[in-house]
Amino acid sequence: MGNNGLSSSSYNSSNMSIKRLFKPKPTRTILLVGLNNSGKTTLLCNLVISMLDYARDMENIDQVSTCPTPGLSLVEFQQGRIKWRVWDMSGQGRFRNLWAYYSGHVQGIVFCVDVTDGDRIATARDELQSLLDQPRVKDMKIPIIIFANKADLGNGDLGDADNDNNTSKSKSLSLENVRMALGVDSMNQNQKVKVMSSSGLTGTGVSEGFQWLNEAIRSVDKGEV
Ligand SMILES: Nc1nc2c(ncn2[C@@H]2O[C@H](COP(=O)(O)OP(=O)(O)OP(=O)(O)O)[C@@H](O)[C@H]2O)c(=O)[nH]1
Ligand SMILES: [Mg+2]
Repeated sequence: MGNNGLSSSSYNSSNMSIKRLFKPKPTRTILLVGLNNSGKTTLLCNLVISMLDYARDMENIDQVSTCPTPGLSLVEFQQGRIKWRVWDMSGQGRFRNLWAYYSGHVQGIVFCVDVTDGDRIATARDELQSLLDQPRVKDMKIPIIIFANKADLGNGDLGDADNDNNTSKSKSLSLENVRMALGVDSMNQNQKVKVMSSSGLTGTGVSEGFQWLNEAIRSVDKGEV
């Protein structure tokens, strides 16, 4: 017991909560990229909406409707103690050269692939590879989460097996197809890369993917990678 009447354990725990109160909130600056129409803006909007208190209680929230992102947009939001700053980039060909520039200013990358767009998976691989070849992305071991997105339309991991009206289902890529087509297994072993199924429309997998990215960034910051 100290002379102020506090036991050392209660003093320590209140001291720790005060420290925590004044600890700066970690900011995560992220690059959100992927070919046009892969669902980047949809997944980001739905992630932000899902965190709003009033939205959690609503059973039927209207579907997010997006239009192609003109160039880029910055979305900032708070999730627990983490402040996210997400650069939502256009995936249209004429804007993709912006990705390399912005990759020089972020701590993590979200790369979105449309599993129903097998025809452009080779283009997605080339764009991912040019991003990985950026010196800062390589040297700083910037972690990357790859969303195999629109999995609600897929025949694999999150697909709706009863939805026979879905013509894109038969052509869609499984998680393993996406891994192989993007050459994930031959990527730099020192860099944290994860491929996850997601549906930006329903929100499945998205929050988990951002949590993984947060942990991966923390490991890089601590020099554990
Ligand atoms: N079924 C399904 N449709 C999706 C999903 N995500 C996005 N979409 C649809 O795909 C279309 C394109 O979505 P966007 O989010 O605008 O795509 P984007 O990647 O931001 O496109 P750009 O801004 O042009 O690069 C929209 O019609 C969305 O409703 C998903 O997870 N499932
Ligand atoms: Mg967009």
